[in-house]
Amino acid sequence: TGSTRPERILAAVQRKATKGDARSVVNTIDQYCRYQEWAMNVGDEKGAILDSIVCEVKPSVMLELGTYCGYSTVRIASMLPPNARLLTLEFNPAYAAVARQVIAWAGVEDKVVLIEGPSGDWIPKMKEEFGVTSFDLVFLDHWKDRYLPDTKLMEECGLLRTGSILLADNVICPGTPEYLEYVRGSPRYESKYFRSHLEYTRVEDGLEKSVFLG
Ligand SMILES: O=C(NCc1cccc(CNc2ccc3[nH]ncc3c2)c1)c1cc(-c2ccc(F)cc2)cc(O)c1O
Ligand SMILES: [Mg+2]
Repeated sequence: TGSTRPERILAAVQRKATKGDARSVVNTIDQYCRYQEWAMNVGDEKGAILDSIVCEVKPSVMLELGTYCGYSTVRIASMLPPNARLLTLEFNPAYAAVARQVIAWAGVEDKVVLIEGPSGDWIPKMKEEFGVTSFDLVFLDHWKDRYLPDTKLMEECGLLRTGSILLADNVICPGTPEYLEYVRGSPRYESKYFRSHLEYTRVEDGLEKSVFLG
């Protein structure tokens, strides 16, 4: 029973990244996934766009759907002020187990709440379980066919306020056609596409930033 890809990523972080240094964790994962084995992190190119939007929005309460190994979790948390909170949702227990250790190695665990389970179950419980009023920024990076139903669910649960921002990964590759059609066609959203590339490749991909207008 060999190791899994997330476990090999964690091993690289624990071997090469400086404990407590979030940027070195991010750089180590990018190096490993560019030169050793590809993995579905948002990556350095799209990550720079993510950074600029987190910096612009300065969210107090943020939600990430799809933690995976915690690469974007660490990237985002390293940009947040001390009192801000990043809630991140991961369905796959093996991914969550690796992510917890990557988040701890980076020293950002105080800003992060990692929740295990499916988005459909947890989104309706966010207010009562985590005292969330609404999200300032949501990063969607989980199953691509869940982007649209979960966006509608967040609307219905009153988790989006005027000005809340949705930032969606992979809107070209693997693609999220129904979600794109919805946010681009709805009068309740102001949408903008940030062209980039699929992590660690020359394949086109991009992020869609959508402002909820209420
Ligand atoms: O599919 C993707 N990511 C999502 C994903 C995928 C698998 C498992 C999980 C399990 N985590 C999970 C599930 C359901 C959940 N509900 N709530 C939380 C939650 C969490 C999540 C993806 C694929 C590619 C890609 C692959 C191949 C290729 F050729 C090109 C591109 C690139 C990406 O950047 C991607 O993000
Ligand atoms: Mg992605």
